[in-house]
Amino acid sequence: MRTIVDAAYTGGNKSALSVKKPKVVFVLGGPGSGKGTQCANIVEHFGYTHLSAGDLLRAEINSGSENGTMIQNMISEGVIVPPEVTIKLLEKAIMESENDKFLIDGFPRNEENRAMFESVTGVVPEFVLFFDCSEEEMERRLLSRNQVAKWVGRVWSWVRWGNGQTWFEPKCGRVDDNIDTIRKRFKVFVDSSLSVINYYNSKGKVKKIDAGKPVAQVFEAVKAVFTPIDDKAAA
Ligand SMILES: Nc1ncnc2c1ncn2[C@@H]1O[C@H](COP(=O)(O)OP(=O)(O)OP(=O)(O)O)[C@@H](O)[C@H]1O
Ligand SMILES: Nc1ccn([C@H]2C[C@H](O)[C@@H](COP(=O)(O)O)O2)c(=O)n1
Repeated sequence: MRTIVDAAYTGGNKSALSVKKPKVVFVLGGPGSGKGTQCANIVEHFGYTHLSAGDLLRAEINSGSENGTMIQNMISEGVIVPPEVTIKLLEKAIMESENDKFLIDGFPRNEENRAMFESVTGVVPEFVLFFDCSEEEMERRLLSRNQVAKWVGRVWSWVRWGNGQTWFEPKCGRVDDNIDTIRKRFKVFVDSSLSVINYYNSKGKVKKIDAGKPVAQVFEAVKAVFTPIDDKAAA
């Protein structure tokens, strides 16, 4: 028997999300602006489920799915995966969760993502949390993220550095946290993702956060957005 979850990921005509009607907050911002870090804090304090589009895509690669190689190549180049792939993964994750409120982190990345998500699922976000941060700061954070992951991981192999030389060193962390791909991701953010933020801004749905400050200070600003709509605080 086909369940409602099957319908979500086998692409039935009507998305199962139009029945579940989840509450969705889109979390957007440049690469390394701190979306994942702050989502973890929001989950802990406000009971949302965090769905990172990038993490779902990376899990799809690791699952050995037929789309895995295509996704891997696109992520390594810092470009955006076709929306039907990402939307299917998001639908499945939402349907498999018992929660009804979700932070969708790193999606929609462009107008095509946005328009297809709204038309396929019928879900419109409650609001969009936008982490605003300078490229200099984001670059610093991303380069240091890979350094930490690399030395902690200790899986050694040949790695190609930005200058073309290869070295034997621990290979882990994110394949796209290298300076070449980081710059491409910044360009994709400016060329494609900012228009999504502008779209929701024109609908009065954007809550902009100064994300260049230390983590705790950024979270104070985030709390000020979520506390007034918190179910527990309202009860
Ligand atoms: N406010 C902050 N100040 C300094 N470092 C931070 C701050 N927020 C996050 N970081 C660090 O910066 C790195 C990137 O943060 P995070 O993974 O949360 O960003 P992201 O926006 O989710 O990135 P991506 O878009 O690449 O997934 C991490 O190493 C994290 O620990
Ligand atoms: N909606 C999305 C989200 C992510 N991707 C791809 C392209 C990104 O560079 C990569 C990593 O995402 P992050 O973890 O930094 O949010 O995943 C996409 O194609 N579409």
